[in-house]
Order: sequence, then structure tokens, then C-alpha cells
Amino acid sequence: MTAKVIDGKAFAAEVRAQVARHVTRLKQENGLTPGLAVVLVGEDPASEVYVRNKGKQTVECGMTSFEHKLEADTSEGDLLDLIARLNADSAVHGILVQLPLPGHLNSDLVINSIDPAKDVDGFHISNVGLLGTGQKSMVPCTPLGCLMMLRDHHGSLSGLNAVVVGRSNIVGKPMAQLLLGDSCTVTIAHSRTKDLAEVCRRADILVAAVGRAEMIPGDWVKPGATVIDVGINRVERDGKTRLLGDVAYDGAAAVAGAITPVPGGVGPMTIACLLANTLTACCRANGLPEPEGLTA
Ligand SMILES: Nc1nc2c(c(=O)[nH]1)N[C@@H](CN(C=O)c1ccc(C(=O)N[C@@H](CCC(=O)O)C(=O)O)cc1)CN2
Repeated sequence: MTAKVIDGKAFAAEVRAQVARHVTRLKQENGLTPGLAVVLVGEDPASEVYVRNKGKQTVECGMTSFEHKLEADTSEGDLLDLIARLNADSAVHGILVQLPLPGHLNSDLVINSIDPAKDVDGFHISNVGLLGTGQKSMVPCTPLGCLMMLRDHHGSLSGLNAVVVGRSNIVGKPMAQLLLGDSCTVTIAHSRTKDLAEVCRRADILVAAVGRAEMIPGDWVKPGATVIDVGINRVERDGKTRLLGDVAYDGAAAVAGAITPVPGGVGPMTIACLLANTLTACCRANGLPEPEGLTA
């Protein structure tokens, strides 16, 4: 079998086009322009690229982008003051603090200072609790993107065996909650899981989010399974830097029914879902119906 390649780049472009159409309507019919504030502390090169892309794509969708770039030695107090101002600003519907933060800043404290209604990353403890109890919340962007691709490929996910390899707060845990919400039978596995290969081989849906290049070989994949690779690992090979997923792509693609590539799979969906969440936050803040198909 050769797997169908799930093209995250093309899917993300469709999501952004949908967001842009909703934004045009919001402006025309309600005089509203969704606004997204992105806060970057320090000069991590990868974070700078992600923040630049977020700003660019926000504007391309017709929304307002507010970029706040702070020095690496910014104090926690100054960062919390900025977030308080953004919480109070009615032109700002979404707030995101780019991670990772420099080591002297307490990420949990900073994230939990964001108004949960504006927490478009879905990382605030209130949103985590709402998602965990099946209530309306802001949903973390990367797992939301994975869910959209899975729903598009399968239609219904009901009754499927889903294995999520990885237990991070940002991807693994919310991914498992979302799959449970769509009536999958969900296993959360991780690097210390006993007989991990056997656990993976039972998966109709295998989501890899461990952060280790090519940790999952092709013979851990059930024939016909759908493989969603969340890993983005920069690896030096033959004197070149290569971007590798958590799944050994060629081996997995030979047995899977469908697979996301790295790059061009889950990654582009992360920013597209951030824009979708910003639109959703704006609609909720103004008592308007939420855009269909862009939330969990
Ligand atoms: N506050 C947040 N911080 C971080 C998040 C997040 O969702 N919220 N996620 C990641 C970084 N990230 C967005 O912020 C992100 C990562 C990767 C991509 C992407 O499109 N990747 C491309 C490859 C790009 C490359 O060459 O590096 C792909 O997979 O095709 C977009 C966004 C951590 N921080």
C-alpha cells in the first residue's frame, strides 16, 4: 500500500480562505474587524519566523495584527502589565504569547494572566478544564488542525482506535481530549510506555507528538492506518539541516492508508487554526454565531 498524502499546506490555505470570507462578512454586516495580538519575548530565531508568519497571515485574512516584541530580559511584571492592557483593549480579540519563553519567566503564570475568552492558543487553565469536560472552549491550534484533517479524511471518527504518542499539555493531552470528543477509543502513550510498538500497531489513527526524529518506524504502523505526524525536528544529515517528523516517513507511507508529511503537514495548520480561533473569539465576544467547521 502507498499512503495518501494529506496535504496540510493546501488544507491550511483553504481554512485561511474560509476565515477571510467570514472576516469580510463581519466587516460588512457588523462593522467588526477581528484583531490578534502576538507577544514575542527574546530573539529565538524559529519563534521570530513563526511570529512573522502569524502577523503576515493575519493581515492577509483581513484581520488586524498587533505585534509586541520585547527584550529577552523583560521582567515578568512588565510582561503581565502588557497582557493586562491587551485584555482590556476591545480591538484585540485574540492574545498569544509565543513559546518557549526565556527561562526567567513563569510560562504558566503568564498564560493564565490572559483573559480566557482571548486565549486563542487554548492554553489557559480555564480552557484546558472546559475542553477536558466537553464544554465550549478555545481549542489549542495544533490539535485542532489535526482534528480537522482527520475529520476531512475519515468523515466520522466514531469507534476508531486512536493512539496519541506524546503527553504534552500543548499537543498530546488536548489531542486525546478532542479524539475522545469525536468518540474514538483513545490511548495516550509516551516514550516510557511498555510495548509501545504493539500499542501503536493497534491504532487506526496514530498521532505522533513525541519530539524525537523518526522514533516511530514503519513496522509500528497498522496497515491502512492514518498517521498524523506532529514532530518538527531539525537534524543535521550529510552536512545539511533536514526537517524530520517523529515518524520514519518512507517506511510508514508504505503501509499507512494516509499520512501527513513533514514539512507541509500539521505545521501549516497550526497558524491557520490560530486565525480561525481569533475569528471565533471575535464572534463570541460580540454575541454572533460561530463560524461552522472552524471549531471543534
Ligand atoms: N504560543 C505558541 N507557541 C508555540 C506554538 C503554538 O501553537 N503557540 N507552536 C509551536 C510553533 N508554531 C507556532 O507558534 C509553529 C510551528 C511550526 C509551523 C510550521 O508551519 N512548520 C512548517 C515547517 C517550518 C520550518 O521550516 O520550520 C511545517 O511543518 O511545514 C507553524 C507554527 C511552538 N510554539
